[in-house]
Amino acid sequence: MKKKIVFTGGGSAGHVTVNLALIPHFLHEGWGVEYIGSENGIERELISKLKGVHYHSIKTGKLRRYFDWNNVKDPFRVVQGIFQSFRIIQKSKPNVVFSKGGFVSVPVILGSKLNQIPVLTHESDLTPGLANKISMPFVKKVCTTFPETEKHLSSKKAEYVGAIVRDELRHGNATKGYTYCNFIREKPVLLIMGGSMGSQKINKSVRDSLDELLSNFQIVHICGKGGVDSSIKKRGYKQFEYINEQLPDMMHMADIVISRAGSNAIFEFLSLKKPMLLIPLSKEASRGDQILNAESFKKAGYCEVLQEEELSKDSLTKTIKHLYKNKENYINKMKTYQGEKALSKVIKLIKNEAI
Ligand SMILES: CC(=O)N[C@H]1[C@@H](OP(=O)(O)OP(=O)(O)OC[C@H]2O[C@@H](n3ccc(=O)[nH]c3=O)[C@H](O)[C@@H]2O)O[C@H](CO)[C@@H](O)[C@@H]1O
Repeated sequence: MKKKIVFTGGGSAGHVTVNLALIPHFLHEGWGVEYIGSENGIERELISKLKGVHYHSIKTGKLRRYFDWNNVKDPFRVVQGIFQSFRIIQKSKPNVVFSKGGFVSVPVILGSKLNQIPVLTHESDLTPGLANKISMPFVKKVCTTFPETEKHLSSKKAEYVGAIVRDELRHGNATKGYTYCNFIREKPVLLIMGGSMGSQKINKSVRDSLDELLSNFQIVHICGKGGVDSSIKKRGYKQFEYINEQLPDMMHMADIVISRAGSNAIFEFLSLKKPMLLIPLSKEASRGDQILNAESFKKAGYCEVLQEEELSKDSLTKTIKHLYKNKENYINKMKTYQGEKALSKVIKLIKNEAI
C-alpha cells in the first residue's frame, strides 16, 4: 500500500521552508503527502502552491510569552485544533508525521499521539522553541540543526542532523538576478533580508545609511509585508516584501548579505558561501535564540555580528565595508563547512520511524 506522511509547521516561513525541502523527496518516492497548517498563515500560501499536497487547515492559537487579550481566546482555539487534527489524522491514517515546529504544530502533534502515529520534529535554532519544548514528551525524535542543541533537550530523543537547505537555492542563476533587478555587473550586490517577516529596525537603519551604502553597492532589500517604502526611488535599490521563485537567483547574485540570524536563512547563506553581517533579534523581542545562532556563526568565522543596541548609521556602514573588504576570509572559513548530508539523514530517520 502507498505510504503516507503528514507535515506540519508554520507561523513564519522559517517553520515551513524545511518542509518545502523535504516534500519533493517524498512525492518523488511515491508517498502520499498531506499538510496540516493554520487557516491564514504563511504556510497556507507556500504549501497550497505545491502540486500533489493536500492542505488541511485547523484553528490555531499563538503561544505568547506576553500579555494579549487573545491569550484568553487562544486556548479554546488550540483545543479545537487538537480535535480537528485528531479527526484529520484518524481519517488520513499516515505512517508518520513530521513537524517543523511553530505554534500550529502543537495540536497536530497531540492529535497524532492520540492516534498513535509516530511524530518526528525539527529544531532549527540552537535552543529549542516553546512549541518544540511542549511537544517533547509526545515525539519520537527531535532532529537538531546545531550539535549544541542536544544539551538543551535533556532527552535521548535529540538527533543532530545539521541544516536542511532547499535544493533549489543551490541552483540559482546570478545572471537572471541581474536582469530581474536591472543591475550592472560592475558594482557589487548587497542582499538584505530581515527574516521572513522583514525587520522594521533593519529597514530603518538601512534607509538611514542608504546613500552611503549605494555609493558602494547595489541593494536588494527584502522588507517584509508592508515594509516597502515606495517613495524611495534610487538607482540600484530594489525593494521587495517577500521573494519566492527569484530568491535562488538573488542569493547567487549577492556578494554579501545583511540578515537577521534566523537559523534557516543563515544556513542557506552559509551553504552558498555568502559573507554575512548578522543583526540578531534582541532578547526583548524573543527568547534570544538568534543571538546564540549568531554567536555560533561568529565563532566559526562565517560572519560579523551587530547587536540591535549597537546598530547605528556609523556601525552599519563601517561593518559592511569591513565585511566586503575581507570577504575572502569568511568565504574560506565557510568552505570548510560540510552540510550536505542533513536532508538524507532526516529522510532516513523519518522512514525508520514510519509504521
Ligand atoms: C521573528 C521570529 O520569530 N523569527 C524566528 C523565525 O524566523 P524566520 O521565519 O525569519 O526564519 P528563518 O530566518 O530561519 O528562515 C526564513 C526562511 O524564509 C525564506 N525567505 C525569506 C524571505 C523571503 O523573501 N523569501 C524566503 O523564501 C528564507 O529563505 C528562509 O528559508 O524562525 C526561525 C527558525 O525557527 C527563528 O530562528 C527565528 O528567530
